[in-house]
Amino acid sequence: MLNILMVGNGQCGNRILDSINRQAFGSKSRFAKFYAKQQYKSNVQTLAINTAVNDLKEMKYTKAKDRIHIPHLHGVGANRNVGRKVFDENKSQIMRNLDERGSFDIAFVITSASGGTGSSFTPSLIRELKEQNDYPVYAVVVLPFREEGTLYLQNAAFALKDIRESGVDGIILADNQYLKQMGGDVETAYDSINEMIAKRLIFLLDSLDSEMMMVTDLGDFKTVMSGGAGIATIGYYEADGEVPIRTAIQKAVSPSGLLFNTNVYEEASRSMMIIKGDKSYLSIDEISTEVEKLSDSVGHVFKGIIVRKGEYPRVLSVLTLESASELEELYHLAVDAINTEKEKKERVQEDKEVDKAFSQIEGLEPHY
Ligand SMILES: Nc1nc2c(ncn2[C@@H]2O[C@H](COP(=O)(O)OP(=O)(O)OP(=O)(O)O)[C@@H](O)[C@H]2O)c(=O)[nH]1
Repeated sequence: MLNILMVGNGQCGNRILDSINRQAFGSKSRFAKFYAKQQYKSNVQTLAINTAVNDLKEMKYTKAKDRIHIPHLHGVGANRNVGRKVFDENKSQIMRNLDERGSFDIAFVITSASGGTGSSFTPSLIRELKEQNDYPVYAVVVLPFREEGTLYLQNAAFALKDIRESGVDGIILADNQYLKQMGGDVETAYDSINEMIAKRLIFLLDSLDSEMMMVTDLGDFKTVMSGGAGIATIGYYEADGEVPIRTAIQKAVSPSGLLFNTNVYEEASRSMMIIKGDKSYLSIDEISTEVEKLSDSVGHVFKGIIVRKGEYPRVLSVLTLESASELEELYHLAVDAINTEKEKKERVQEDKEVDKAFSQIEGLEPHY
């Protein structure tokens, strides 16, 4: 049995963690957490951390003992410098809470790249975890909608760099911009995106702790994640009827299944493919042909097969990337955003028009 730690930082991280707990408790009832037992085979500990108490209160499926409020007004307002300082001031409380939860085999830290709290807590927390423990720590990072503005764009660029330099064992990317095809209003889109991410992570955890027909395990996952440029994403496909396994595998690496925009055949560096379903769907010939196709361009593909009686095929792919053109695009936009913010600040400092207006009443008193 694996001991797994999942931390969700900031609003986005908290909500994805809550979605994981909702799906793991196996009930849509908001009281599920009080009477239902988690369906994890592994020992999974979840912990939500936030500066905004309202974000924590909003969580419906995560136990109160698994939510830590770090008091700081109502969040840090997308300011990563403030976020870093608040983390440092509260580091011992956070690390003590984590220590009390025992030892782990693997940890995931989930956050948006662009807010203030999650994106600044995450690199610092990962650095602490890596210094104090020897288990692998992976970051699950959500990139912003590109139209959300300059502050979010510049945060995303710096946060990703900080996380990469934190000692993290790998970064799994999900991109709001790419996933906004889910449609609907923002809240509905968030819920759908969170559910997609949660479903993939739960499938992954379940597989790492499964008795498979052909085995992939934590060791293989570590090897996949250590490949490429330290950046990965996850693809998934779940059939809702009888679908040939070759189609299911293709869909799990196609744009509709991925969390981040990449051409797997051009950019992926290593892969792990987990295939689940009733024995009758699991044609070894079809699986071998598809996996071979992928390994021809990707290099190494670990494959695991889990037989689940009566279930339609489901396939999960973990892909590490050696290049990511979408990320380069994001950094182009971020550089523009940083320059815009810098110029604006300089203009305000140079432009004394407003000061001149105020200075006209200097030395005067109001008369009534
Ligand atoms: N997928 C997804 N993205 C979200 C969600 N909530 C916020 N975001 C995205 O996260 C970014 C903002 O970061 P938050 O996580 O809200 O910020 P925070 O870490 O709480 O930091 P502060 O609010 O600045 O203290 C934006 O790019 C949002 O689009 C969510 O539930 N799901």
